[in-house]
Parts: sequence; C-alpha cells; structure tokens
Amino acid sequence: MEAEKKAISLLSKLRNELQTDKPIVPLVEKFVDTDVWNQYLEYQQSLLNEGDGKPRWFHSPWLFVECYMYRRIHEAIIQSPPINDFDVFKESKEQNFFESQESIIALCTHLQELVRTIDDLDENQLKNEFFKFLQISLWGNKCDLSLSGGESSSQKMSIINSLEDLKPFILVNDFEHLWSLLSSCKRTREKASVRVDIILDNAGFELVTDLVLADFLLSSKLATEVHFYGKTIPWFVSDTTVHDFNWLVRQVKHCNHKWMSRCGADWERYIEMGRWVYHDHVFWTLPHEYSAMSQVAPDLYAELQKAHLILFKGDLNYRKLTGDRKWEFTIPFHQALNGFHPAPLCSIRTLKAEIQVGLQPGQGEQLSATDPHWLTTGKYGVFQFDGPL
Ligand SMILES: O=P(O)(O)OC[C@H]1O[C@](O)(CO)[C@@H](O)[C@@H]1O
Ligand SMILES: [Mn+2]
Repeated sequence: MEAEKKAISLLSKLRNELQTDKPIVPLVEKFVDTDVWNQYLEYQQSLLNEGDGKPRWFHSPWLFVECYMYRRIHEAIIQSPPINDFDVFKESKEQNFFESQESIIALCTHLQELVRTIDDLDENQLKNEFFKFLQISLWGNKCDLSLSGGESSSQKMSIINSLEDLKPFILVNDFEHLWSLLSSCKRTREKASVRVDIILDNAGFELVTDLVLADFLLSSKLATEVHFYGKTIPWFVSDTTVHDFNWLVRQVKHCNHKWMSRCGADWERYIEMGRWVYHDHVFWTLPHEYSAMSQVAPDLYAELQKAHLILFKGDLNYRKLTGDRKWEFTIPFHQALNGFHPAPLCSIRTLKAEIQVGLQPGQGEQLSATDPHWLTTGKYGVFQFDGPL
C-alpha cells in the first residue's frame, strides 16, 4: 500500500507538471535507457534559444512529449518497489482481448479452414487471401486504446465481412508490391529462408490480427520465418510487451473453441521451433525518429537488415518513420523516411495523427474538404511501401 501511495503521488505530480506547462525535467531513476533519454532532453534544449531555454510540455514537439509522458509513467512505477514491474495498462489490454472474443473466433476459424486447403489454391486465390489478411491487420489497428483515452475499443463485429466496405478508405495501396516481392521470393526459391519482420503495435485484438497474418505467411510459404518486435515497457496504453505477447498466445491456446485453441497450439509450436521469434529492444520506447536508428541503435538496425520485408504496424510507427514532420501530402514516402531503409518496408497504419505523405496531388485537399477529421479518426488507412533500393 505504501508503494501504491508513492506511485500515485508521483503520477499526480506528473499530471500537474503536464497541465501547468512546467519544464520537462530529466529522468532521475537509474534504468537501461535513462542516460539516452536525458541526452535527448539536452538535445531538445539545445534547439531552443528563447524563454528560459527549457523545453516545456505545451511548446515541445508532440512526438517527444508524448513519448516522455509514457516514460515518466513508467518512472513512477519503477520508483515504487515492490510494484516496480506493474503494468498500469494491463487490465485494459486484457479487457480489449476478452471483449473481442467473437471476432477473434471468426478470424481463427477463417484461418484454420483456409490452412486445410491452402496447397490447392492457385496463385490468384493465394494473392486474394494474402490481401485479405493484410486488410484484417490494417483495420485491427483501429483498436488501440490511446486514441480512445483508454476507453474500450474492442472489435465486436466480424472484421472479415466488412473488408469490401472498407476498401474505399485505403488511401495508399501498395499491396501489389508486397505480393510481387514475397511471391517472387517464393517462386525463385533463390533464398533458403524468407524472413518477414513485424514491428508490432497494440496488444489485444490488433495483435491477434498480426499473428493471424504471420501464421498465413508461414502456411502459404510466402515466408519461412517471422520476427516480431515489441516494447520493453508499457507504452501508449495498448502497445504489446513480451508479457502481452505470451499471455495472448496462452489465452488463445486455452480457449474452449476448437479452431481458436488450434491456432494457439500452432503459434506456440512456431515459437518453439524458432519460426516465430520475438525481439525486445529499448530503442522502440525512446523518442527518436527511425532515421536516427542506425546511429542510436546500430544493433537493431543490423537485425532489421536481415529481413526481406519489414511491416510497421500502426500510427506511432508511422510518425517515427516520417519524423512526425509537417510534410506536404505529396512528398514521396521514400523522402520522408530520410535515409531509413534497413530493408524493403511497408507501413500498415490507420490515420490517427496529422501526418500523411505519398498522396496523389489534390487527394489530401479533397479529403480535407469532404471529411475535415480524416487524419485523426482512424477511419482511413494505408499500405505504404518503400521497396528495394
Ligand atoms: O497505436 P497506434 O496506432 O500507434 O496509435 C497511437 C496514436 O494514438 C495517439 O496516442 C493519440 O492519437 C497518437 O499519438 C498515436 O500516434
Ligand atoms: Mn499503439
């Protein structure tokens, strides 16, 4: 109880600093990333030459202060042993999973039925199924909890039946590039292994859509191994940690629905066999944009270079890919990536923040005229690809 009291008082101090636009203060508790964070803070400070020269909550880049807020929430917890590994968002992540049960059953059933006849599918049918699983994973990204302020945002309807209706809301669709990349790897069989890396976003329903996609990639032989990347600390409310990942696979396996539990058993086997590999890296919960990765986390960059394709899930990843800058809507994605190119990559993201690149001339303006909130509601999505150099 003493620890809880301490954590709560640190959290209310944080809320007060935020609400009254206090200066952003260095982190104090020693942790693996404390020094890197404080260096970044100094860097932000060096960019200022007005006022008292201190970055403040209302006057600093949103990407930076938003990441900082989640890092400070974590600091309040690690300063309060013995509850120092408590996940403040665990309950809402689990609730999202349980509330989406029916949808999850529908996905698992679809996958299991498909897998049984997958070798009989012709190229075109396989391509259609691949596109379906990608769209499922895309719209799964609507279900994060930070946009809804932690309120329930589970998936109650079966997503598979909605895919056709949602197609007009895909603003950039580079699906053909993904298909030709993976299907040519498979056809030519020049590579003994084909590796797809998925930079995960939210736990709960979205994670199920990602795992179902990853299962399809193996079952269809479009990939031979899938590597996942999650967060080392609770992040943006619903982001996946290793505990969420393992918890979800266990839950799916122990569910008393035949096809759902079959999925869980398959997934556990993939992990045991090393066909699915989960990675942790502290870089994902730093405030840096991805063009800084090769400098700040060269080991992670080198790991990503081993992939034939990298899928970046979600809005925050998109903001970090593009540096969260005020780009023109028509700037090419490649340019906005600012040199970040460990391997061919694709962003799978519903739009929740005011940034979008790579649109056709006039497309952004037209959307603004017809739907003023198109950038932030999660109603629209993209498959945006940056291919081999
Ligand atoms: O889970 P996602 O798709 O990264 O979405 C998180 C997004 O939600 C917000 O926290 C609020 O809109 C954004 O800052 C962030 O980009
Ligand atoms: Mn998220």
